[in-house]
Amino acid sequence: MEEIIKLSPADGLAGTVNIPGDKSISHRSVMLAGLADTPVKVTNFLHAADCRSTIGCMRALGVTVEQDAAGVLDITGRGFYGLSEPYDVLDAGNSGTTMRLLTGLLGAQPFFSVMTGDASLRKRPMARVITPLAKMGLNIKGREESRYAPLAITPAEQVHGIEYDMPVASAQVKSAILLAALYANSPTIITEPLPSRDHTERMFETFGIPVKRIGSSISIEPVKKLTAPELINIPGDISSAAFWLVAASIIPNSQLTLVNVGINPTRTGILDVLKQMGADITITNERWSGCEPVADIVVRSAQLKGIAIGAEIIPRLIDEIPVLAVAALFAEGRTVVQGAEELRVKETDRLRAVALELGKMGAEITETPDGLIIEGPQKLNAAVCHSHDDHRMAMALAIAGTASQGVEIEEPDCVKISYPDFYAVLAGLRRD
Ligand SMILES: O=C(O)C1=C[C@@H](OP(=O)(O)O)[C@@H](O)[C@H](O)C1
Ligand SMILES: C=C(OP(=O)(O)O)C(=O)O
Repeated sequence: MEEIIKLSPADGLAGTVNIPGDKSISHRSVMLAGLADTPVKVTNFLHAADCRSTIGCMRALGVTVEQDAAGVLDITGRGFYGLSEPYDVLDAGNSGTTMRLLTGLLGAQPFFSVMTGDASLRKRPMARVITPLAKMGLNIKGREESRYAPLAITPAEQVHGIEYDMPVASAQVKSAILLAALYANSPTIITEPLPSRDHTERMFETFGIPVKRIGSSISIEPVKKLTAPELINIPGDISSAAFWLVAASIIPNSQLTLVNVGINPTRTGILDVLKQMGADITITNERWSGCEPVADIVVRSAQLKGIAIGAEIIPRLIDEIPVLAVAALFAEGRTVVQGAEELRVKETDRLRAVALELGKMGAEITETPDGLIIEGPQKLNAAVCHSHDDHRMAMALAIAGTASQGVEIEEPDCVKISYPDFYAVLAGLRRD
């Protein structure tokens, strides 16, 4: 792909978008199917770099993953106790989800493994998973006093269940603990400060593992085997749909139909916030895809207004803040984002990157320690911006430029991490 991509302003967006498979659920489908002893087919799997990292790691652990011409996966697991010691270092690439979830799974296995990732992932905090997993008896060591990957994992003498109050609302930490807890000798109870995405819990239910939820706590008992479904159909990723929700809202003369969007309530903060900002969003055709709710969404242009986005909703829209910042630039009045300090430890520091890169287009954005303050509406000018090699930054910048005077994005191909066809889809939706 190009070193730089140029996007020009659009007169409106129109059409239908089939939303690609959910990244979080795609990862979990391969991990759990890998522990099953009957084959599982996965449809609408997200064929993007992050999920390929998970496939690569699971293959290295002995799981067979085949893909047909239509992209359907056929996964033949090794059974609950059947994973084998990898011959080489496992590579999680750019994917925090792959590394953190697999840390929990690998720590409970009777073999040695080492996991690394790209330069961005090797800077992301890993103590948040190592600390609770160590309390469970797992042996995981990392670089700089176990703060960062590469991680070296040796077998645990015993895996104990724990009661753990999570200091950060993180589905990755929760899921790492839940995966290890399956192999423990006693139950595990996790309490979350705020509800984070619950795809692991739902996927556990799909594989016959009971999960109890009481208030903000989740408890599970250890198991001896999984009961796999024959088929998992992955819902579309609302975090990918978010770019079209914002784009159609802020570009006048737009109407888009987004087909097959996951509307799990732990992920729909973007819908709540955009509706509160005055977006014209209609949810239709609500249905179930296994244990996950899905719908089609129609979005039309609307004049947005600024709002306050507080800490309690952040986990429900954690990956959508870069594109929400773009929406705020087109909204009338002040938007304040608070309690979003987690954005500083994503693929890049997303609070800094949003202020810096949209700033190159003339946006005035105040970066605070835990959020952003944006007065709108603002006029943006054409500029050359950098993606910071972060897929969500590249896509947010693309929408900002398409909605204003155009943009050139350096290092644009990072969209392959979660939405490989993003630029092609955008080109096909333009009215001009
Ligand atoms: O569990 C998951 O699939 C994810 C959880 C979130 O991260 P945290 O758990 O770090 O909040 C999110 O930002 C990430 O894109 C995917
Ligand atoms: C933060 C993200 O993913 P991960 O943590 O899996 O790298 C993301 O997709 O925005």
